Amino acid sequence: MRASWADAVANAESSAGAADTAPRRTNSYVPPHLRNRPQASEAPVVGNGPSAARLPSAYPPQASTGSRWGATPSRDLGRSGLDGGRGGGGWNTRGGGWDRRESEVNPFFNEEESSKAIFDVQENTGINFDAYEDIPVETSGENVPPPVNTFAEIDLGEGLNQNIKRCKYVKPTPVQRHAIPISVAGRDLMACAQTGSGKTAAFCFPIICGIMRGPPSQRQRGSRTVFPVALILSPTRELSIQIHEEARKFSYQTGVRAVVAYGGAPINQQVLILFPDFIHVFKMQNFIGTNLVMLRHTDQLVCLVNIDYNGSITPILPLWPFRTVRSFAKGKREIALAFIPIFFSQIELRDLERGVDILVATPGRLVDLLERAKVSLQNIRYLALDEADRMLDMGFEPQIRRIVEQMDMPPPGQRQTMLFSATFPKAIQRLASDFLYNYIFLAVGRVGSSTDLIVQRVEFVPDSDKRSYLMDLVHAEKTNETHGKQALTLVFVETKKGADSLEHWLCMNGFPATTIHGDRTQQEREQALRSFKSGVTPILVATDVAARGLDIPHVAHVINFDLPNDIDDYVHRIGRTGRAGKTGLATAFFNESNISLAKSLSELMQEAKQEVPEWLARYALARPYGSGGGRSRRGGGPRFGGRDFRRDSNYNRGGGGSDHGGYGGGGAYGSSSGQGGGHSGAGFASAWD
Ligand SMILES: Nc1ncnc2c1ncn2[C@@H]1O[C@H](COP(=O)(O)OP(=O)(O)OP(=O)(O)O)[C@@H](O)[C@H]1O
Repeated sequence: MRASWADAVANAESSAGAADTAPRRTNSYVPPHLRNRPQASEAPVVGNGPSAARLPSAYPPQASTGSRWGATPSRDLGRSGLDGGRGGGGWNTRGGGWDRRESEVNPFFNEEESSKAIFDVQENTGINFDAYEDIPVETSGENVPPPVNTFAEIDLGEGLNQNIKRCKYVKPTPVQRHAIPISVAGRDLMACAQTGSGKTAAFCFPIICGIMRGPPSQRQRGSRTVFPVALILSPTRELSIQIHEEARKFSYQTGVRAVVAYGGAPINQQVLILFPDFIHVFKMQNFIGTNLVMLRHTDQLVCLVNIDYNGSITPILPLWPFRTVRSFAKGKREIALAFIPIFFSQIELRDLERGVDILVATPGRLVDLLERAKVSLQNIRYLALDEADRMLDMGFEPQIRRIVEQMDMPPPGQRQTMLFSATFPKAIQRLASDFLYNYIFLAVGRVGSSTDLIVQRVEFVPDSDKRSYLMDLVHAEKTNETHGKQALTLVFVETKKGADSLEHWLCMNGFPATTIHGDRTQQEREQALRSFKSGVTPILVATDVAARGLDIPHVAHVINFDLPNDIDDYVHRIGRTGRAGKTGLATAFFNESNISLAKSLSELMQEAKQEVPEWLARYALARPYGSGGGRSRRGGGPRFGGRDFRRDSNYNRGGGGSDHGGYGGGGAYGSSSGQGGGHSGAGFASAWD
């Protein structure tokens, strides 16, 4: 018997019986601005209760008519169910409503479960706000909207406010206090704020709120192209996945739908990811030249299936009895899903075709989707670049320009653009200004380092001694426990080969370690991250692919086994610890090969009130700035993270300006406690003016 993906789920649903007691709803499209309307005929479902959490399936049965995006006119016209046609019925009672059968998976559920299991006690994810009291803030640009002290001061909408509570965010972090009102007011923004300070929410909240308030998404009937309203770009797959997970939490039951698209390995190497935490343990293996696929669960063969490229499957040899699968899959719906292999790219496309308001993507993958006309950017109202300086440096700039300037995205002024990073070199600011319209520059001090949240140590270690030094550190870390689990250590190395070799050596010496770098398959990368996060392998050896953005709780120690060439990369790497107001430790192994970094590293440490070893200070004096790029692209001088390049005299004279001499120099800081957003008239006034 040949079973389609949709059939298999539908069958499973019917066999699940009482598991889904929710009434069937009509399959009508509901535009975001109307998705919060309560349904007259149904009582609202409480979203964060345990029953609500277990109810949903993210892979609803698909109607045989195919895509909701216009394959069948009647579906596209499903909004007749909104106003007249169905007399108030047909609405998703939860305020969501992309698809009547799309019961939204509770994004808070797995996290709570797994975090309890791993760390026994649910940690308070809240930020230690004491650490942020006197944080310096600079804003510049015209008519800067004032900052807020609470989320309640901004009308973010009921659904989003609920989710903020579910996230246990009691009050906004400094970057959120300033950035959210600016973005909600519709202004373009370039924001520079320290690592781990909540930038993701700072750009997600205004986007979600804007979509909820805004006009309904435009769709073109008969086309499988999707038209997201917001695009969030980030440099790595892992970061895109993380941002998507955050966006899903923030938009839960708001009716705003976020989808992630990121590049992957060749099709026969790709992981079968159906749901986070249910299926990720499965591996697919193609027999070359056939459509036969083995499903594996932790190296045990589960079943053999035939799969065609439409996603239809024929189970050939179920090797595990149903009951066994059931016991690990924890629930009836998951069992069904466990037997539904779909190639990753197809999952992604199907997910897209079910509709998307917010598309989170890596640039390469997006270019691919644009070229294949799977996605159109013509309806984009919000563009956010996370790690924007990285996105605009030499590696990514051509792709970003292609996406933003050469496709069908509305130009600056007709869309809202938000750029965020912990570092913003002036050269990159200059490039970035091409994408912005009359923007506000916001710089929030680098709390993580300047308030000693991250203790920074630098050791002089010749290459030949690095391993034995590392051994000492990881030995010491073994006794450092959080809720009975060993604290996590992240070790940065320069090369992929070096990462593999160090991981192997650590394991051989009795230290469970894993590795993440660009030569690993996507499946291996994600598995490595999971294994690290869960504490199964409390040491992660990584290249710079893990340097930016990743928010991994309980990382107690970041070790720069090999220092990066650029001080900004160092800032991002050490920022994997000491996040959200928690403390952390960063140790760097320095030797002659890092001399070009001496000056900027010692300045950074001084600025963060860290103890600078005498030998490092001497190197710094001897080599003001090395030729090898150690010199920060931000320029010299002790000051926090960034400064608006428009404030340079060269900019106003129309000159190119210098990349150097940037963040040093004068100016008193505004203070977050002092309503530091300068309200100025014309020109680039700021809290410093
Ligand atoms: N208002 C808030 N209250 C409590 N916790 C918060 C708040 N905002 C964000 N957080 C938490 O702070 C942590 C860091 O946030 P996030 O990952 O957005 O930092 P970031 O500034 O983007 O860091 P990076 O520069 O490394 O990318 C996350 O775990 C997030 O859930």
